[in-house]
Amino acid sequence: MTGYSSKTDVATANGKQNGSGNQTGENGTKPTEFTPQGNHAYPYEVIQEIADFIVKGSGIRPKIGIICGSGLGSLADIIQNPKVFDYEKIPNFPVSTVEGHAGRLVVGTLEGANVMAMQGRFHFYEGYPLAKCSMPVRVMKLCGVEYLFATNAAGGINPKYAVGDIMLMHDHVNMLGFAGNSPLQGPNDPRFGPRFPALVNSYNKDLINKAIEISKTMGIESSVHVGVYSCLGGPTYETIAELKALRMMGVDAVGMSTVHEVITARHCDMKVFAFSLITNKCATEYSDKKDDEASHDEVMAVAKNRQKTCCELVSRLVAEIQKTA
Ligand SMILES: O=P(O)(O)O[C@@H]1C[C@H](O)[C@@H](CO)O1
Ligand code: HPA
Repeated sequence: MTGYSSKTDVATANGKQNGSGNQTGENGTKPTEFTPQGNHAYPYEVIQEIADFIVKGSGIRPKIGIICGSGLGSLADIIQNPKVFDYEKIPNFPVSTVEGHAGRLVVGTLEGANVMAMQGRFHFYEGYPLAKCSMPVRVMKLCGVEYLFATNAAGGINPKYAVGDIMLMHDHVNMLGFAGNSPLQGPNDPRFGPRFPALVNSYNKDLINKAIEISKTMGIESSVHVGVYSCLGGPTYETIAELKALRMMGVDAVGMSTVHEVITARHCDMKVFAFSLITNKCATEYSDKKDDEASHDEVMAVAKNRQKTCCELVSRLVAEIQKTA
């Protein structure tokens, strides 16, 4: 297995252990953890090993994979008959280091469908290469997942968006990609997908239309939009000049995740549905107002307030998929 070392995971520096103490291997130690060298993907065999661990451990082959955004961990709490895996106990899995990302994989059923949900995603700013951030999407694929639901907290740049609104993603601007960074960098393994995948039509139109119909039955259609998301590297929130530039590029909401997960999912031919919860309004004009400054506390508070609505949207969409299965 070239391109990897068994170095300690970067996240240990942030206080989460993956050295001695929290592990699962034969003698109580977590098996060797791979750290990509450069930005290369995990070998297929390592992904397969993780997927086997989850499928065997849960007794479930999930069809839908859910990634919970910041403060949206409750999307996994609604899963029935849950089997919960702490990331620290999954072989070769990174650990979550961000508040609002619990670091657990929950496998079970939702509206009769087999699902798995990540309560905690991995971000580039945590020090993980993009291939590592989106590695769990490949794990989902080898577990049997056909549909990826990716959710995030985002700042609203479109002036029509209000805090608490939901933006169904229909496209993205990949700023990390503009800078030459991709989760697919390095040798391509055709067992996952092609060297040069196309990304037009990445966001499944049927699922977007179903979600719009669902929002009408929920009576929330006036606060649901369809728009373009952009991922920046973080962890800083954006400057006014950056936000102005993003708006000029047609971006409606900005965050620090999701795009590399979507790229990885489309590469291996998963159907993708993604939405942003607008947790703060981004200022695009200079002012001295303190209110213009984004904060993670605000992000978490808004997500908490809107978690019930987000859960209902997700469950109803899962039910629609299950109906046509
Ligand atoms: O994981 P997501 O994209 O939902 O989290 C957003 C981006 C940063 O991680 C954090 C900033 O408040 O929220
Ligand atoms: N910018 C970037 N990421 C975010 C924001 C934001 O304003 N809000 C929540 N995540």
